[in-house]
Amino acid sequence: MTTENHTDVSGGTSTSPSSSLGTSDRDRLLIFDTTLRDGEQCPGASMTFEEKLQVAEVLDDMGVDIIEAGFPIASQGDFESVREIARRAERAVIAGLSRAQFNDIDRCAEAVRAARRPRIHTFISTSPIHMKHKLQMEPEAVLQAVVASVKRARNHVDDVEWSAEDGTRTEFEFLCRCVEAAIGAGATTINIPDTVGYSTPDEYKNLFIRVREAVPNSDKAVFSVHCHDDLGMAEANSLAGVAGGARQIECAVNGIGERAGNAALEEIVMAIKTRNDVLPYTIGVDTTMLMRASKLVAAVASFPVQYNKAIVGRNAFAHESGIHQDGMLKHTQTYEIMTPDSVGVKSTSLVMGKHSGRHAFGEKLKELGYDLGDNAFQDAFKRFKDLADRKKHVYDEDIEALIDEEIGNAHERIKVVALTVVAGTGGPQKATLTLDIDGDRQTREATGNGPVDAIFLAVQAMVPHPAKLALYQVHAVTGGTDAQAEVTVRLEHEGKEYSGRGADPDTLTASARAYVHALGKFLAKSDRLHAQAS
Ligand SMILES: CC(=O)SCCNC(=O)CCNC(=O)[C@H](O)C(C)(C)COP(=O)(O)OP(=O)(O)OC[C@H]1O[C@@H](n2cnc3c(N)ncnc32)[C@H](O)[C@@H]1OP(=O)(O)O
Ligand SMILES: CC(C)C(=O)C(=O)O
Ligand SMILES: [Mg+2]
Repeated sequence: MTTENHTDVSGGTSTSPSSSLGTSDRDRLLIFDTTLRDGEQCPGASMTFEEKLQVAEVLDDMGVDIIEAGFPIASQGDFESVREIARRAERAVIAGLSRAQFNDIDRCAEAVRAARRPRIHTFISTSPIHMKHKLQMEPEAVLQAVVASVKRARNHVDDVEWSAEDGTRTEFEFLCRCVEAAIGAGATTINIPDTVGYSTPDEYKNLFIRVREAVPNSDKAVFSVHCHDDLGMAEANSLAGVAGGARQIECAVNGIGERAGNAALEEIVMAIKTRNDVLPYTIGVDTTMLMRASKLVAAVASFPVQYNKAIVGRNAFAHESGIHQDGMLKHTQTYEIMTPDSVGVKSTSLVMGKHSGRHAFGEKLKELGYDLGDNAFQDAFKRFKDLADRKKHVYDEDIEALIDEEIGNAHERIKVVALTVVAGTGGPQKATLTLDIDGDRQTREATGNGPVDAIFLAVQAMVPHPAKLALYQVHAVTGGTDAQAEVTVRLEHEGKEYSGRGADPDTLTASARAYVHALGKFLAKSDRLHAQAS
């Protein structure tokens, strides 16, 4: 069986990425995705057979070089999903994981056999702590297992990856002996994982440089990084390993994986794309599919993406602070180093909130179709800020409600100035209301059958009128307990209806505004009729 060779296995000798600017085959990095294997190992992220096929299809379309589809010995389900992914994959190498045991390796071979480009990935721990306590094997026995397992795998396929589990905590001499033995036995890829996320970038980079220099046959294999994020350095360590000569990066979509996770595929890929000046490598991944892959993995693994996650987090292309929004409106590169469409996000979003300024607010009004004069704009902006101080999320609908009310109020004869309500189970409910009626301020107190009744009676006391309440309706403009309430009041008199609206996070204030809004319309109509009659 032969396997296409997609990279020069020499992996380059440069220890400084910027010293080999320009791209060549040597600089081609292989992206090895382990979402379906290491990713699935994180608690709660198990995926069904169908879900795994969906994820694999997206990864294959996206141009990932190697898909580690699972651990076939783990279960019948894992075996079947690896086998089906192997059958369906059009471009990617399909790898399965196996311990250094013949039955694992044979099962893995059976699962990946149908792939156009199959790979067996076999591993064993090489660190003193793992060998002594976990494997309970002497180092020499581990070394023999390395040779035997790689040879067994090579009997099945030409493409064999060997990993030194807990490689970064392995004694250097022993690591080199294992690597040399694995390559001698036929391994074509050598992975030195930072299994417990313990390494630092300089240390990891130097490890690759030193191993590649010390191992005589190191030029016969591609070296690979596999980093965990226990100290939050998985991506930095991966790129450092590449600077040390590794040419395959193992990573997972959304960074899922054991404990704190693996290096995030989207972060690695976008770092290389965005900082190609200092990371001069080529990759085959279509970055515009990153968001799609992220959403799919988050959904099927039931593993939500944190809001501030790089590249695919909800806030990665969102700006709320006024100074940033102003900068973004003037030139997007002031605060964005990548375009949203380069990762498959539709557009940047300017989120309206208490940190927003006039530039962004004006832009939002334009987008919503409003064209306010200067004074009205300043009033609206002030009310928006007041609202944003009281409300966590200010949605477009909130702004629309606020402006519509502002426009409505410009023609109002009666305005709500202040309202205090005493409500609760004790009763009677009492409202103290101050209204501005044609420029004259009046205050009344009223008790009623409930706080809304008390408010309406207080209005009635200040502005006696014959209209009857025909409708009182409340709805939340948006979700959450701090949502704005939008109240509609309809008054009826002699077959004619007068409706008013009020919006406020306080339902009772919104109710008072809605009532006087409707009443104002009724009074305006009555005045007009009166004037016509006399
Ligand atoms: C760093 C990593 O991500 S490694 C991959 C981790 N992933 C997983 O473990 C997920 C899938 N695992 C499984 O389904 C199961 O653990 C299986 C099927 C692999 C093994 O199950 P069991 O036979 O019941 O063994 P169990 O999981 O309890 O213990 C692991 C055994 O494998 C041995 N082992 C661990 N790694 C290796 C290895 N690379 N090569 C050989 N043996 C190994 C352990 O020493 C232990 O052996 P023991 O039973 O003689 O003490
Ligand atoms: C199996 C190996 C590659 C692994 O996942 C690790 O060491 O973290
Ligand atoms: Mg791992």
